[in-house]
Amino acid sequence: MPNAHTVDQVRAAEAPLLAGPPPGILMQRAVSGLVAYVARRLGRVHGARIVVLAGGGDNGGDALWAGARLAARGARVDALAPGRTHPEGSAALLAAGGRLHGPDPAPADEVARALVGEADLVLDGLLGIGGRGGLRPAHARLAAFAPPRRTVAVDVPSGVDADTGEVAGEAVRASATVTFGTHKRGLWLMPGAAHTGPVELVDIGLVLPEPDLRALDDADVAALLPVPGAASSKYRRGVLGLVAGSDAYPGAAVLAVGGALRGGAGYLRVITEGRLGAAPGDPHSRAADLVLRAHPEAVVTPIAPGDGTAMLAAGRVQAWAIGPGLAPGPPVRDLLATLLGADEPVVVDAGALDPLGELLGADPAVLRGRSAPVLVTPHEGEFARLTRLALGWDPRTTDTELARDRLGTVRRAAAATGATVLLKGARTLVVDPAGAAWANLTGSAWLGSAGTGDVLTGLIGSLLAAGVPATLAGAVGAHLHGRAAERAALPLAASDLPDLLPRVVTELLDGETAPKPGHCR
Ligand SMILES: NC(=O)C1=CN([C@@H]2O[C@H](COP(=O)(O)OP(=O)(O)OC[C@H]3O[C@@H](n4cnc5c(N)ncnc54)[C@H](O)[C@@H]3O)[C@@H](O)[C@H]2O)[C@@H](O)CC1
Ligand SMILES: [K+]
Repeated sequence: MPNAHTVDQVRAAEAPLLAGPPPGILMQRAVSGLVAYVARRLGRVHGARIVVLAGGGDNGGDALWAGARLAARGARVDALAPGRTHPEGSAALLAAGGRLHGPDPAPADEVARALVGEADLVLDGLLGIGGRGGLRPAHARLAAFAPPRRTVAVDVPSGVDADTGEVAGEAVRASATVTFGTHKRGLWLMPGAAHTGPVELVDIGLVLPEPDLRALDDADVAALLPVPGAASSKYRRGVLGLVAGSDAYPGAAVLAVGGALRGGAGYLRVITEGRLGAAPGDPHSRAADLVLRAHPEAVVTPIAPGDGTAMLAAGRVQAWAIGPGLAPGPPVRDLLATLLGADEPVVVDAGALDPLGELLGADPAVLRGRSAPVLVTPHEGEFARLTRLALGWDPRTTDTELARDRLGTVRRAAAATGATVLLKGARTLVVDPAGAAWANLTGSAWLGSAGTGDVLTGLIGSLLAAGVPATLAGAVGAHLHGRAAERAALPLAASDLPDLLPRVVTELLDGETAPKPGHCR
């Protein structure tokens, strides 16, 4: 399971190793990992051209030492320094035949541009976990020269806050990041996560505490997937009640059902909103018609808007999901209030998010009395509205807060509402009210299109109904959803995702660490 730690946790774990002999052992371990990565990536070190961007701290030391080892293997290495440099690192580089440009005089723009232009690889060692605030001008000037496709960030892309992922001003964009000891939180958090490229972890022997942020890998997800056993039946596998789709937005219900059918629940009750005054079982709900045409295995009950009694009369369920294809308003608020009054886990999305915000605004303790969790799945815009309605946050500053400290902001929202918050976006975050947090490392930017969230809601609801705990259901759902997107033909459409999920699940279950389908658990 990949883990991420705070800078303070990393510093504390380094301290005992820095205190003992031999001196510099941690840096030499880090450098060995970095050089191994560079050699693997270049294929041939001899004759390669490397530029090192060397800040004044140990991050610059790592990059200079790596430059020295690469120079000793026949690479041509030029270091560009915006200020003083790590003494031993720069001495090692010079001794190995590398060259140092700056700090006095500062390397001229033409020199820097020419060296970087010819470089096979640029090592960004301007700043690591010691960086504070936006890059100073001399550092920012060099960072701007780093070519994203040929730059490898050492530990952290310079200009990205290692703790929060904040990017204040200029920051290096890397094609890969080689990080030491553990993932730093900021590598997984937007906007910094967009600067890292794939992250390679080098073990330097740190003994680390409980992580502050976790992620699931394929093996973790395979182990968490609900898999039917010999004694399973459709009811025992879990029943999901999915409240989705209206005459105005029938398609969202089809997408959510598509996701729900792939999440592991054995039985799916779909409740769609029909026309005002429609009787239970009214065959003229557009959403019901569309769902049944696309997914005959769903059992669909059309209800009149806001008719909670008819919704519950659809039958017993182990979990609810509500919101896709519903227009926010008093009828949806009534349905949601009915669900919150019952004690099954609930996923709240799309058209049910504003109503939840209103219910929380009227009674901040509305979720506290429940023993079953509530999971909300907003994107950024919905998050700003939800926190305005529920907590009185100023929506004009929510974007800024998310960019400054995404994890901290979501943690505050989860703690204050009592809901588990899944904030969608590049690097979806799932945070429970006690602060336990998961970052999703799968997916692609192609997921940013209408309807993909509806598939996710159905999928997560189905995992919940099948017995996966809420926070993990969110994290597993986001992982599967992202993997499906990675396999999609481009450009991706939301309705492609349900058909891609079986391949993803089959691959995961075929993995060595995963139980086989049908295996009794
Ligand atoms: N502590 C250790 O033993 C190890 C540290 N390692 C490396 O050391 C790094 C941390 O080293 P440091 O603590 O020296 O910190 P950094 O090298 O990240 O940065 C410290 C230097 O940057 C300057 N600085 C801070 N903010 C700045 C800004 N916004 N603009 C420009 N300059 C700024 C500081 O004045 C200081 O000179 C890690 O990221 C990692 O790369 C690795 O070698 C592994 C072992
Ligand atoms: K760096």
